[in-house]
Amino acid sequence: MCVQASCAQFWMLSTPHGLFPVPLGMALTYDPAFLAPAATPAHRKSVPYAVVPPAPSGAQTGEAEDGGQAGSRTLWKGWVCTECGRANCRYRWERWECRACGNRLLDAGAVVPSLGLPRRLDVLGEADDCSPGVRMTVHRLASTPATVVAYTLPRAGTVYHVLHDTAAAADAIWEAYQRAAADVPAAPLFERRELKSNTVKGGLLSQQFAINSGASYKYIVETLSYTFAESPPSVMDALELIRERVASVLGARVDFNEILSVMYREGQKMNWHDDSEPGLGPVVAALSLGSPATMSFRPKAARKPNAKASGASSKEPSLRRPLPVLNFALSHGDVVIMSGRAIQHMYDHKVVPLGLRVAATARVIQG
Ligand SMILES: O=C(O)CCC(=O)C(=O)O
Ligand SMILES: [Fe+2]
Repeated sequence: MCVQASCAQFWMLSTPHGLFPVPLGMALTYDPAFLAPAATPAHRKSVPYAVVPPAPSGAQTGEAEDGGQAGSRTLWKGWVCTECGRANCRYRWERWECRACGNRLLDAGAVVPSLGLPRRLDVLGEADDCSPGVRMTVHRLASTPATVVAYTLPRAGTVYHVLHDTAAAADAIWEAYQRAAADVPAAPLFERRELKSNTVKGGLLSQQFAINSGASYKYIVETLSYTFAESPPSVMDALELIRERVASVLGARVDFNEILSVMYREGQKMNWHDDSEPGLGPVVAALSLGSPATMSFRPKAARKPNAKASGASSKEPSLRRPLPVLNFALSHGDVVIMSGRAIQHMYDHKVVPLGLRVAATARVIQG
């Protein structure tokens, strides 16, 4: 909603189904802090501004300059080392670290309980844009009181969205992930690593912080990999929960031998990709923890014909990226199961979280 009269969202509520006028009789609470004047940050009081941005103020206190919390954008921006002056990306979850001189600033982020995170109205995970070609069925699991929404992607397979019945198990795993990540471990755990497809000069890091456990998974980023025995307990608890859910939905146990745990801070997302690693089994299943997220699927773009031979320009409509055929909302404790190898060959998926979030995705990878 926006209070600027010239804005298209003026007194409109932003919902998963689009913008809607505020219904008559709906109670709105005015928060005086909204209009309270904010102090100009010290480093912006006089021009010319310093080229070097101020050192991250979230360090040591857990409070970012913009009032951001543990997941805030401010807390994953890079920094200029206070010792040697070298610019660095934020590549470790629990601290700023200088690759040049090893100087470190700890990020004393507190564990955020799931109740302190943004919530979505459509917690039931309804599809908000499901193309007519995608069949949707809903059923209840007999073994556990969970609702399953199944979306059939034509000729590719089925995406099952298992809605959480209770958040208790998810709460414990969510908090354990955050403790493991913030624990200043001897060996690095959650890191942003270089993207393989990078075409810019110098390294380009993946947005999210991740660790891989079990068989190595190297498709897009060569993520730090540990054996199951070396991995934090939260990883194994997530894997067990995923195994249980998959067995209840598919009626057969899948022996996942790899799990990728990804931590997203505010503003981070995972853009369009597929999960096709050579030797990948037909079932990929992911547990969502923390802030809600939107997951989308779209058919892969047809291969570009030889542009010179056909005289085609990349702006021609037939070569534009296909639109998503399915979007749904993932909430804390939900599990998504992609069943069917062809899903990874025929569709891309992306996930856009609303804030601080963890996703643990399990796969079977033959070595
Ligand atoms: O964040 C998610 O829920 C899914 C992440 C994902 O697609 C992946 O790790 O390949
Ligand atoms: Fe994926």
